[in-house]
Amino acid sequence: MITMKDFVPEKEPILREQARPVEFPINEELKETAVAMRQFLINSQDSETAEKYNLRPGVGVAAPQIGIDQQIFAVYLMDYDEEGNETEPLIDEIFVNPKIISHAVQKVALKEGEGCLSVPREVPGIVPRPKRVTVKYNDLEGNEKKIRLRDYEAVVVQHEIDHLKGILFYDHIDEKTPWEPDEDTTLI
Ligand SMILES: O=C(O)C[C@@H](Cc1ccccc1)[C@H](O)SCc1ccccc1
Ligand code: NI
Repeated sequence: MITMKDFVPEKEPILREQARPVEFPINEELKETAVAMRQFLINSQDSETAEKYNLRPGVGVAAPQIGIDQQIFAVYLMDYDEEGNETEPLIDEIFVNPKIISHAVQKVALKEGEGCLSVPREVPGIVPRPKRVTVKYNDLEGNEKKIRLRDYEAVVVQHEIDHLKGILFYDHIDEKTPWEPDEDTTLI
């Protein structure tokens, strides 16, 4: 199972490189790793398992974060009801060779800023990102998929796509005015 020791250090070069496209048919080992990445996210969101294995909670994980130079990431984002009980996943997907094919001009940013499983510290500031994105990708079987996302779901997927391009969330923070949204950015 994947635990925090599988995450490469923040300064590891792979986190600053463009990941390589996945070739189809995907080899079995990479497929198993992708499934293990998804399981890591599920484990990290289960308080007992997370505590037992000292996992930091995550809703997304990209292959370069665990030292694998391939364009693949998993997102497991659960929806909750008013009582805070899990209902069903908003996104439960493994994205292979993802590409943003269109995006809105308007931007959103999480008002509390972002974190990252590869960055074991707080980095203050908002991370403006397009409010809506359309992403084309393959699933593990090689099927072409297209998904339209907005707001928080768009933020998560863009954060992961950044990892495949060697970009970390704090690259987007304006160090002069870290908490000041531009006129085209809405805080969410
Ligand atoms: O490091 C990663 O790629 C996983 C990040 C993705 C992420 C960061 C900021 C905003 C949205 C997604 C982790 O999920 S950050 C920790 C976290 C955990 C639960 C909910 C939200 C963020
Ligand atoms: Ni991250």
